[in-house]
Parts: sequence; structure tokens; C-alpha cells
Amino acid sequence: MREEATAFVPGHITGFFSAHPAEDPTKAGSRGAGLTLTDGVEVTVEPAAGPEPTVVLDGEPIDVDPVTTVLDTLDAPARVEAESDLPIGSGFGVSGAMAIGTALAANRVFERKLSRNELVTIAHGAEVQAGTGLGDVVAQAHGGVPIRLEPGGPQDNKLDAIPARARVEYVTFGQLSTSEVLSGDTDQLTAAGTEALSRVVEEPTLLSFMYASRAFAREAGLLTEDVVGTIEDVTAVGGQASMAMLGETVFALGTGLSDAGYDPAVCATHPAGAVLK
Ligand SMILES: Nc1ncnc2c1ncn2[C@@H]1O[C@H](COP(=O)(O)OP(=O)(O)OP(=O)(O)O)[C@@H](O)[C@H]1O
Ligand SMILES: CC(C)(CO)[C@@H](O)C(=O)[O-]
Repeated sequence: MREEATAFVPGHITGFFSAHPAEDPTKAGSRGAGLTLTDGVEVTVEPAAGPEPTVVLDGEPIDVDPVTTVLDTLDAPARVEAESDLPIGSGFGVSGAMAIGTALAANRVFERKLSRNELVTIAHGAEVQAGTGLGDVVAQAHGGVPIRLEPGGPQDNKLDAIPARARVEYVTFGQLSTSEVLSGDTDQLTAAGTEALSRVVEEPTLLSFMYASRAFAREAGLLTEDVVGTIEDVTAVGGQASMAMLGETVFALGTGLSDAGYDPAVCATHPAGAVLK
């Protein structure tokens, strides 16, 4: 057994999605598109001192269901320490990042000898089962600007990408519970997400991704006053912004938010995807 291993997982902002339930959580998931980010989560795994696993995020103990499930599945009694550039619960896929980062690092520490696709499948299934995400894990494993054409883990899904990179700015006003939204009626979301996806498939550019994301955010009925106002401010200065699903967060390409007078966090699209360090 190794002493410890660390993985870096990019954050993931979903612009739009449609929900696709299935009995088997490794086959369930979402279609959609988003941006993976150079801001992300660093996850370090070491064997736990006692029989119980512990999970710590930015110095505070935390219960993240998908992480517990990943550790159980890998039979890995571990201490997981995560450091995040991004807030949890605000549309950056922090729970998905912790799940896949834990899977990659625990596989190494406990010498489980699973393949990358097997680890992504475990993390994706754990995230879907917990209701904390549907497509973040597979997007975060891929990197870039992934288009999720078919739902599910790597054995079932189909991914493409927008071949582009960009500077990304974001501001966060608060949290939105992903599991609450996903456990409600998602028909309207899914209809809007399907329409948005066909638009981006027809023209896979960052600009059409931003248009499709804004139309989705409007039709999905999740916009808050702060989010609407901020998107309008960016539009007024000729920028491109939309809402990060699912959080009270606005993201913009280039200098959209700073041009509009905000003081955003700044990163870029991530070129690769989750990696062991
Ligand atoms: N402030 C918090 N403190 C402790 N736990 C939290 C906090 N906010 C959220 N959680 C827990 O973290 C998990 C993940 O939340 P959630 O899925 O909404 O966020 P996320 O994965 O960061 O991003 P996304 O909104 O993109 O899905 C949930 O289990 C939730 O209960
Ligand atoms: C459901 C979701 C928007 C939560 O972040 C994401 O997992 C996705 O795009 O499937």
C-alpha cells in the first residue's frame, strides 16, 4: 500500500442538460454541454488511521455521499482531504470532482488495479445514486468543453467536444441544491435541454454554446433576480454570460463580467481532464 496519492479534477460548469433516468446508475445520466475549468479540486487519499473513513473539504469535515460510496466500492478505508478553488453547491460539480478524485487516488493507494473507465464508472454511478449530479463526472474525466451526446458512464455514453479554449470568469451569489432540483419534475428542463443540445450539435462553437445555455436557463425556470440582472449587465457591454447549472452562479467568456464592472474569479477552460499528480 502506498502512503498517499493526489488527484486534480477540473471544475465543471453545465450550461444546459436533459435528465435521463435509468435503473442502473451507471447507465443513467444526462445529455448536455459545459466548460471544464482550470479551477478545480485537489483530492489526497491516505489510509485512515482508524476503521472509519474521514472526508475533509478545505479543512472542515464533510459528508459527501458519492465519496463514501466510492470508498465503499473500492473497499478503501481512507482519509480523503480535498482542497477546492470552487464553492460547493454552486454549479461547479465539486461533489463529482471529489468522487472521481477519490476514485483515482484510492485506486492507487490501495492498489486496486482498476482501469480509468472502471474508476469513472464507479464515480459516475455514485454521483447519480446520491442525486448530486448526472453528467459532471464524465465531463470532468474528459476535460475541455465536452458535449455529452448520450447519457451514462463511459461504457454507455457518447462524448464529443467544442474544439476551443477560453478565459472564464464567474461570480457566485449562493447555493442551489442539485438533489432537490433533480428529484422534482424535470420534464420542462429536459425539453429545454434537448432543444439546446441540437443547437450546439448543429454548430459546435463557444458562441452557440452560450446562446443555447442562456435559452435553457430562461426556459428551465431556475433564474434568480441576481442571476438575471448580472447576465443582463454582461450583455449590455457586449459580453456573453449565462447561469451555471445548478447553482446561483453566473459565468462569462473572456472579460464579460469584469467589463460589466464585477470583480469575478478568473480561470480558463481545462485542456485535459482529471489526472493523478
Ligand atoms: N455548505 C455546505 N456544507 C456542507 N455540505 C454541503 C454544503 N453545500 C452542499 N453540501 C453537500 O455537498 C453535496 C454536493 O452538493 P451539490 O451537488 O449541490 O453541489 P456540487 O456538486 O458542488 O455542484 P453542482 O451544483 O454542480 O452539482 C451535497 O451532498 C450537499 O448536501
Ligand atoms: C445535473 C447537473 C446540472 C448538476 O450539476 C450536471 O450533473 C449535469 O449537467 O448533468
